[in-house]
Amino acid sequence: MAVYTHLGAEDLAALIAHYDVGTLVSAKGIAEGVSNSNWLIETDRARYILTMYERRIELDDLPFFLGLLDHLSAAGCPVPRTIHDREGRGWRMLDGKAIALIEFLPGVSVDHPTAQQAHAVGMALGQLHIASASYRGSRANDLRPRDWQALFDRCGADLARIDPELAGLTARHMPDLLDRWPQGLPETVIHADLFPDNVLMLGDRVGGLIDFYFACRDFAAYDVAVTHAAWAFDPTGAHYREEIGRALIAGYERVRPLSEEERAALPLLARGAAMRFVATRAFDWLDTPDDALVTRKDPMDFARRVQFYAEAGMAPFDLQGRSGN
Ligand SMILES: Nc1ncnc2c1ncn2[C@@H]1O[C@H](COP(=O)(O)OP(=O)(O)O)[C@@H](O)[C@H]1O
Ligand SMILES: N[C@@H](CCOP(=O)(O)O)C(=O)O
Repeated sequence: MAVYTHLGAEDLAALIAHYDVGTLVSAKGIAEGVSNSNWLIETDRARYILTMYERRIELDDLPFFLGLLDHLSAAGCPVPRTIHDREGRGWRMLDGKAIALIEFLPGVSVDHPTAQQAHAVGMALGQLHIASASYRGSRANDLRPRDWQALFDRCGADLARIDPELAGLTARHMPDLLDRWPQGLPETVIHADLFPDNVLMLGDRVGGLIDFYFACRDFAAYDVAVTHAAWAFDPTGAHYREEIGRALIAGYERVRPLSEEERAALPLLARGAAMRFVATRAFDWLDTPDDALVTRKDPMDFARRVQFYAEAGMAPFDLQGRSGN
């Protein structure tokens, strides 16, 4: 569920009146999502998404996130614009929480992507990386290898409560990831969480890229690795879907070819990308009460991906992956 706060019809109508978007016709809470409360707002002119920021987001980062949406949208990326209020503000406070009104984009998130869809997502990611290079906002990545290690340290012996294998997995891979993490690869502003549920598809086309609340400056190739880890497996991470992985990279390279240095770094970056989600999922797993309304995400789905990338080496990213599509 993802409506943590109740907003009555009068609250919503009063809020919408601060924007030049017409009169409120309907508002429905959106069940998808984990971090924020979202409503689908319909006025007599158009549809919008109203987001109330509930957790994880630092208020100081909001101008970076909302400005990025405007920058990417103006550059022609399929990214929703921020709707500014009558005073020109991108966000407002309501009951002590920040809210923003965002353009609604059509499309649905797919659970079982096809190769054509993965190719389109790769192209959209390449386009995003090129467009975001000229964004002037800056936000450092606060989920780099040392931050994953800090999360594991905070989980401590409780990791075993999630799965008896988990502590062994982190002990096997974290030293390598910390010591050998690449340096000096090309950087840009990256999405950093481009999972299938953050892409709205219109058939084989990308209708929208959403949920930029982990966006930050980091290696473009790391974002490719995150997206590969998120898309190219069955949900449990037990089976690699080679045709999806290849199509994704081929789509990306059609727009932004990877350098040899970036390609060579992909196996380690992908192992790290998978470990990043093990770390946040494990921490959230232990931090979320059993009776919470939020569905916990299983860290082991990404632990299997860590193992896959460690064993597969260059194979998922080899030269053949560049041909076709
Ligand atoms: N700009 C948008 N256009 C259309 N639907 C959207 C838009 N933004 C969010 N949504 C819908 O809201 C859901 C939750 O949004 P998301 O930003 O992923 O929330 P969370 O950060 O809580 O995961 C999405 O799965 C999608 O259905
Ligand atoms: N993609 C992450 C979860 C991020 O949460 P979101 O609600 O902000 O999309 C994962 O799968 O662990």
